[in-house]
Amino acid sequence: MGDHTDHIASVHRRRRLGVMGGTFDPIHHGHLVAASEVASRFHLDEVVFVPTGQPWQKSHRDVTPPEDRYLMTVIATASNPQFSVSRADIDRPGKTYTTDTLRELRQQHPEADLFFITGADALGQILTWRDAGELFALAHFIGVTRPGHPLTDPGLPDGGVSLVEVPALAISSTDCRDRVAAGEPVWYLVPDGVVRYINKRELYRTPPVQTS
Ligand SMILES: Nc1ncnc2c1ncn2[C@@H]1O[C@H](COP(=O)(O)OP(=O)(O)OP(=O)(O)O)[C@@H](O)[C@H]1O
Ligand SMILES: O=C(O)c1ccc[n+]([C@@H]2O[C@H](COP(=O)([O-])O)[C@@H](O)[C@H]2O)c1
Repeated sequence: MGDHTDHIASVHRRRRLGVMGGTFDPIHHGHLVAASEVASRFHLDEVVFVPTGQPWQKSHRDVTPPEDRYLMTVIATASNPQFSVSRADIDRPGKTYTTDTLRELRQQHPEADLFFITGADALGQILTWRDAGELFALAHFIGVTRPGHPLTDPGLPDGGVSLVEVPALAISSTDCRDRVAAGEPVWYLVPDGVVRYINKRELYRTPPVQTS
């Protein structure tokens, strides 16, 4: 009887799919810890990492080609059976908008509820995203703590966002890029395979070019 009811429950339970969007230039352990912690706390079946195609709010600097950021994300997540990587944003032409990302993922996974994971800094900017009012019908948002950034609800619809404390890692992609440009190590800030990929492709060797 127990087996039967368990079976019915598992048939009817909707899948819980985490979505970790980011430019991942490069992906680092702050991203991975945030995704892992949220997966555990929210009983997610899977977390899909979605590297941005054209992150329009980062257009003040040269972003590394999408294919390099995608491959680093694959390398970083490959050993975790709960993690996967989507090409949705890098294969969609034009600027990357999360409403498009979430609509595409909902089409691909009609059986799943989506949980979009953002750090405190990104959450603080969310009302500047395109069609921000539509985001909260597409996914539940989970804001995670990040050293140096206060985690607050920026006035989102009731029940639209959960705030979660995750282990604090004061790592940023900007700092990783600056360290490589200065000849300093990024071992243990990013996964070993990502260090090797950065070296192989000679990424981040020159100081970043800022455009206005
Ligand atoms: N150390 C961290 N702890 C928690 N969340 C993080 C951390 N680093 C990044 N995030 C979150 O991961 C998502 C993707 O971040 P992103 O790829 O822009 O990395 P970043 O380190 O902020 O990059 P950059 O320094 O280039 O702006 C965002 O929601 C961001 O807030
Ligand atoms: O939809 C938007 O307008 C929008 C604006 C800025 C950022 N985002 C998304 O927020 C996530 C984190 O972005 P970033 O720029 O901090 O790497 C990533 O999935 C982006 O596509 C989305």
